[in-house]
Amino acid sequence: MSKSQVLGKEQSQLLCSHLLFLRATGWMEVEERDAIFKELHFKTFNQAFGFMSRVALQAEKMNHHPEWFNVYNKVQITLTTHDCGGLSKRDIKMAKFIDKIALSM
Ligand SMILES: C[C@H](O)[C@H](O)[C@H]1CNC2=NC(N)=NC(=O)C2=N1
Repeated sequence: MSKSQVLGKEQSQLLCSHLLFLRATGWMEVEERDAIFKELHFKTFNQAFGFMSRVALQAEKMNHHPEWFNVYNKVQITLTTHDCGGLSKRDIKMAKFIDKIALSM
């Protein structure tokens, strides 16, 4: 790990409080990987794919892309930052965006 990737105390406390918040909304930390995961269920495939389309547009805007898997009305999402091999502010931002869109579907 390079020095620039080591978080200061304040930054890691901030990340920790975001993670606590996200855990309460159904995100979980992936074991043996710096990543977070959530499974979402929709009523129909149309809703699931509509949700994915909205997230995809935001992902392009942010240049930050989810790892995801869809079967019918189920979407499994893993967020991590490949460039730094760990979690970053972008993952937190994306997770919050995903929760907002899922609620609006
Ligand atoms: C070259 C390109 O900008 C990078 O590979 C971007 C694209 N999308 C990305 N998405 C995610 N999740 N992590 C990244 O580090 C990342 N990097």
